[in-house]
Amino acid sequence: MNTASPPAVAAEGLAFSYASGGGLTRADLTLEAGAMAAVEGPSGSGKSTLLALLGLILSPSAGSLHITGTDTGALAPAERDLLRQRSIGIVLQDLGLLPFLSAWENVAAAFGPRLGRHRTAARDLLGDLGMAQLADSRVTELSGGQRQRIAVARAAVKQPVLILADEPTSGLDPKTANSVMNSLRSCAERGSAVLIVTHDSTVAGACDQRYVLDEGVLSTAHKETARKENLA
Ligand SMILES: Nc1ncnc2c1ncn2[C@@H]1O[C@H](COP(=O)(O)OP(=O)(O)OP(=O)(O)O)[C@@H](O)[C@H]1O
Repeated sequence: MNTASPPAVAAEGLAFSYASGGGLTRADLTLEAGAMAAVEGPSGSGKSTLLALLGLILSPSAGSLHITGTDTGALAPAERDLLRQRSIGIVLQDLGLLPFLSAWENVAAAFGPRLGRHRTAARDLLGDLGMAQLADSRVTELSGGQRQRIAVARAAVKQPVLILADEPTSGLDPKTANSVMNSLRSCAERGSAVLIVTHDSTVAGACDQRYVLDEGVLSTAHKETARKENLA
């Protein structure tokens, strides 16, 4: 009997075509719980499309996507929405934090409008991620790096199966970028699979798995290439 748990994410031959013809040609990807993976690739190679497919925002035109063993292609739209809400946390490039709320309220907002009910979960997570002192600050009082880490906490607070982060360190200095990566690593250690889209080879080098997207085709970055890049 096979008692191994299914991977957090298993995509096979995942593809999507926009009416214009662009999109994603093929992605094969397996992420176990607790793994951190990076996807690098030039502009227009399909990174946002891949994130939208893995985030159950777009439905693939071909291929399959399983989230902890659930075949997402077999779900009704309402079931997909529920799976997305329960299982996926997204850190968007523009963060989408609510400026009139405090840091903990932004994190609690991941659960819905009744922020007070999730005060403890939000404050505990900020503590676990080393941000207890920021919990009551308004978002407008925080630095770019601090806001980025609050956005990571908001994506992680429901302990999702998968966290998708779109360029989470862009525009940050190396030290601040490192603190954002540490927050994402903590989320992985709490059991989420984390997938990061990045243009930064240092960020990609800090991940356990490294993929490259080129003209819509996802492939594993060879260790030797990655090593040379990190030495350059
Ligand atoms: N909404 C859309 N309608 C039509 N074509 C699109 C749409 N979004 C993306 N594309 C096309 O699909 C391809 C992949 O785009 P995508 O945005 O996924 O790439 P990307 O790697 O995220 O790019 P960038 O790094 O510039 O954000 C491109 O050829 C793009 O022009």
